[in-house]
Amino acid sequence: MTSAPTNCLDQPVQAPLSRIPAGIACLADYRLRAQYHVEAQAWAHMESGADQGLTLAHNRAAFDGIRLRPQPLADLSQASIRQTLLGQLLEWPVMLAPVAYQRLAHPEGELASVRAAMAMHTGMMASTLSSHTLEDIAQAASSASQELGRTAPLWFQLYSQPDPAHTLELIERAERAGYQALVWTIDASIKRSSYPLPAGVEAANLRNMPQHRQSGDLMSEHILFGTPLAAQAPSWKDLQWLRQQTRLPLIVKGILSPDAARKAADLGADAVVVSNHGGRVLDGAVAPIEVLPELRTALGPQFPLLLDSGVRLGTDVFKALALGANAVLVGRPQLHALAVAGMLGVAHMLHLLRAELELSMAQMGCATLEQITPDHLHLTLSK
Ligand SMILES: Cc1cc2nc3c(=O)[nH]c(=O)nc-3n(C[C@H](O)[C@H](O)[C@H](O)COP(=O)(O)O)c2cc1C
Repeated sequence: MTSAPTNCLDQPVQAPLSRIPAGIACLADYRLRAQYHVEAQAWAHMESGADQGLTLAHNRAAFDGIRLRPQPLADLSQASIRQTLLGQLLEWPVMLAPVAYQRLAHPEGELASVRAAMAMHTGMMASTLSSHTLEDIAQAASSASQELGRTAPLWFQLYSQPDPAHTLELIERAERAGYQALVWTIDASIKRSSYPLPAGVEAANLRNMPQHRQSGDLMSEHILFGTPLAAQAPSWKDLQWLRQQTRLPLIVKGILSPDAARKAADLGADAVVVSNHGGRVLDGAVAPIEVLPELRTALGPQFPLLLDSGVRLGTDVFKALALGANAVLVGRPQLHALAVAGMLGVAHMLHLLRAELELSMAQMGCATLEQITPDHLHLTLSK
């Protein structure tokens, strides 16, 4: 007899709800609730940071160290948080970050997330490592858009494959399926291997595409250096190559230094995501929010800059915009909400975040995104 899967509290995993539960008032509430709905190992995989979790914690501390200076009595009668980014309409400055294997959180996985994203006018980046195919995700987005009369940008997050022909195949599939931009993630091609996926969860886009894995063999000649994983890891040459392969806007995700940001722009990137991958790859890495001002200065006022890692509150979104981001992404919160209540949960999570953002803008006296400036902040970031 196989025993029922247990959650991180050593209780049987609870089935997802088909309604929004009472008592959820913010994203942190979804996280608390989600623990009951996710199998223990999957939960550890989602929540973990690299090594000691220093960067994971620092991502939050860096946001919390910034204080706001409210500005009373602004005229909010024409207030709006819309913008055009890379020629695409963003109804509000938040997108769903690419998050792999969403079936770990809910049987409908990415299909539920993308429906929620369309319902809430929120852009979404579908991961190369999604547990539904990129075609099925695009189809779910398009049906939801037609049904609801609402739409939002749908972008494809690309991981370079060991064989460039397979990378090209992914790009062509994404273009055919109607994705409107490519997000090339550069910070996670070399990281500790993740945990073995449970039955029924796979990288649906990569069927028949071989992957390099780091060897755990103590006696092998090479650990990382000297292995195919290191030899074939993406480099700046791949950015030049990618630029020639697609006409879609090309966004580089996982940049934390002004030099790298400038280089990406020089080689043809249309936008950059300032990110440390939610603290999952290099422990000790800086928090994106603390380096954002340097990157904005390096790239100039017009270059599209997005940010993620640690965004949990409307005021975090505000702080990121004040320091130079055009928009932000949320990663783990979509898994939390998905685990609790599937599509409804993700839609509700986005609604809560948007409400918090609008409230904070009202308090801060900003009726438009352009009015949000560093003058609204009191910086006390710890050194
Ligand atoms: C479980 C998990 C899976 C992820 N998978 C991907 C991925 O496939 N591709 C990618 O570019 N980033 C991936 N990320 C990183 C997110 O896109 C994003 O950078 C990060 O989650 C932001 O931090 P946050 O979780 O604090 O919001 C993943 C993050 C998590 C937590």
